[in-house]
Amino acid sequence: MGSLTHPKLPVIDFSKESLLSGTNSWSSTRDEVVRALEEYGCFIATYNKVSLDLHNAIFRASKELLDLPRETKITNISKTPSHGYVGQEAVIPLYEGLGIANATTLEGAQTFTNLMWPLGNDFFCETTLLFARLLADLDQMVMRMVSESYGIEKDYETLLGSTTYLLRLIKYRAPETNETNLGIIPHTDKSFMSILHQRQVKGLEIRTKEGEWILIDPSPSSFVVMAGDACMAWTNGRIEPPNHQVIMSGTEERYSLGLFTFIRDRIIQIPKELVDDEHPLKFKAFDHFKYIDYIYTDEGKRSKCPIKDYCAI
Ligand SMILES: O=C(O)CCC(=O)C(=O)O
Ligand SMILES: [Fe+2]
Repeated sequence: MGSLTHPKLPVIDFSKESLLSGTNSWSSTRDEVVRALEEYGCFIATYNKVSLDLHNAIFRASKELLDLPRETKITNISKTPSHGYVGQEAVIPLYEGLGIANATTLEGAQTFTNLMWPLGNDFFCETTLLFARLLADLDQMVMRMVSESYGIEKDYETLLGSTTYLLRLIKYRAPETNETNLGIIPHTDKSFMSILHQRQVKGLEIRTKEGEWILIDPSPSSFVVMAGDACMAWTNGRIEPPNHQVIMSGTEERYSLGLFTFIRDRIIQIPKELVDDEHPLKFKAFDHFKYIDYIYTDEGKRSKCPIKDYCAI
């Protein structure tokens, strides 16, 4: 996989019509997915259910949102740290983003839309809802493959019933002279899984386990499927979330989107199938949203690996 000089992420095709559970095409894709996640913590999915029209529409919707006055955008407040409006932060001055909670539900999409546009914005509401739902389908296909491969389908079914999706719409402005070009600092996602999508301007870099940064090429049908911290604990350490960052270059602003999976109102138990003599239990059962709260405590902020400090054994 990849040459020594220029590592590349595995590209996995999710556009095949034949990708149905139980077929050969499903099981070979499943094996590729698990291999990629174990080796890189992520991969590129090509997924043409998101059409070029929808790709263009979602970024038009995103620009409409981020072009709203700041007074409006800051009303996107969330009880969960970093799930609402984030902008003009000292460490990441180029970054601005808003989060749509429960983005795959009509209620979630409408609540957010009405907050931003009290007179309504059907285009925004319909576009974000469709986009979030198609990416959630991709997420669930990937997770079904992972759980099938590990023999933990039952565990996944229970989590699936408690899954909630956050859609973040993000814009990075170009740096001014003498300003940092760091769009987002190196981090792992606090989600269970994340799916990232970007418009033509590059900037997203993902680190391999060997410590090399891979620059991700944008394409309308490419999506980065990435494990978050919660997935590492759930898989008893088999899948590790990759470090990633955004570095801005040039003078063009950059738009990106992320669909983040979280588990609400259910304690995440490490499946017993993943624990044996060779793989002793590494993580305690935990509550995903309590973990998010922990990250923003003084102790969590100081931690180099909060998921380990929070619930590793
Ligand atoms: O903008 C991107 O491509 C990545 C964003 C990201 O890593 C995040 O929001 O966690
Ligand atoms: Fe991230």
